[in-house]
Amino acid sequence: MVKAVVLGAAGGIGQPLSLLLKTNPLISELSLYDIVNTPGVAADLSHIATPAKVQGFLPADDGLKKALTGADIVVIPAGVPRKPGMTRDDLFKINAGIVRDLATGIATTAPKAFVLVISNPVNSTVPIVAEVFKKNGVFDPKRIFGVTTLDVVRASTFVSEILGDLSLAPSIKVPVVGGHSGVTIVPLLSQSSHPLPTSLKGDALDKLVNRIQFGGDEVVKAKDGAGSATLSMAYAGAEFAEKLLRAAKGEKGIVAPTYVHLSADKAGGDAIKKEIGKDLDYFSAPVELGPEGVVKINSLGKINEYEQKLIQAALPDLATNIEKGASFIDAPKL
Ligand SMILES: NC(=O)C1=CN([C@@H]2O[C@H](COP(=O)(O)OP(=O)(O)OC[C@H]3O[C@@H](n4cnc5c(N)ncnc54)[C@H](O)[C@@H]3O)[C@@H](O)[C@H]2O)C=CC1
Ligand SMILES: O=C([O-])CC(=O)C(=O)O
Repeated sequence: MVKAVVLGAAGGIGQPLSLLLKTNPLISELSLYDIVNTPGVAADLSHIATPAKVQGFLPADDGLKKALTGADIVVIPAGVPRKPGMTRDDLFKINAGIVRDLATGIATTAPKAFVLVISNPVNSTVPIVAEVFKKNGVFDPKRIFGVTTLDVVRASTFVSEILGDLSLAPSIKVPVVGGHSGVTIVPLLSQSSHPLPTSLKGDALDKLVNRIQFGGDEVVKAKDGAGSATLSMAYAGAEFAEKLLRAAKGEKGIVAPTYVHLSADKAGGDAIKKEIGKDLDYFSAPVELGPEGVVKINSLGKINEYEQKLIQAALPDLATNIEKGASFIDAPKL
């Protein structure tokens, strides 16, 4: 029996993500929480002929607590999205408080659940969740994940386009590490499962890297004020949740890049700090998943000089974003 909860379930990401989770046979119960519209979304999804029992909750009548009771996995896409001209960091003002309050609900009602943070800015909202958990004495870094899967999905797609064959997209694996905004998104294209043409260098390589780093902006611009990526994010979020649930059931060898507290695996985390040359608390790295969440934080692998420069360029923003999130919650230092 697996209970999944979506916080922000009536939104642009929340609805298609809830749909995909409803179709996941690993999930037996699905609770939808939002400040609006969840009764309708839940009633609609509940007619789909798959095993998960669906219920919708609103803030009234202790809805958050009811939604979270017994949760095994909680996905958080609650919060405002970008409009053209905004950075993800511009969302901090509104989303930090939303994520803090939802994290408080999880820490007090379902402290053992896996927490998957989608709300932006992910580089800062994950530290907010972690600090709330520390404050409540229930912090387990193995169970808190920043969802960076959309960057991985985009890298697969854009590389398949360069290779001229979109049918390859599902099998193309490119590790994307660092964080989830602009230059903190670092694709390690030299490790692509499908090598890029050797002719792809200079401006053409820069352009591909830039497209992966700023893929979110492409969607924000195209939606022209109506928000940011929702459908591709729902796909990515459901994919990461599925990996975690399969690993939780005991399937071995499942590895996915995700933004975690580097103490989740001390040895692996320390090795990452050495590889990047900086003592950061959080970094998105390839993580091996298991029944308790993080099993192992893998090395970044063989990185070329070009990628080492990308990593170095990511570090200042990442450090600032982490500090901004962590200091938003006044937690005792562990
Ligand atoms: N990690 C990633 O790769 C990505 C993250 N995002 C982020 O996901 C977030 C959501 O994006 P959209 O779904 O497009 O926005 P949206 O505005 O369509 O939906 C957000 C939902 O959150 C709900 N909400 C607001 N405050 C809440 C609270 N206190 N409790 C519960 N629900 C609450 C709203 O009612 C709304 O239904 C944004 O912060 C966006 O930047 C978006 C795309 C990719
Ligand atoms: O760009 C945004 O604001 C939403 C997002 O995180 C993405 O699409 O990667």
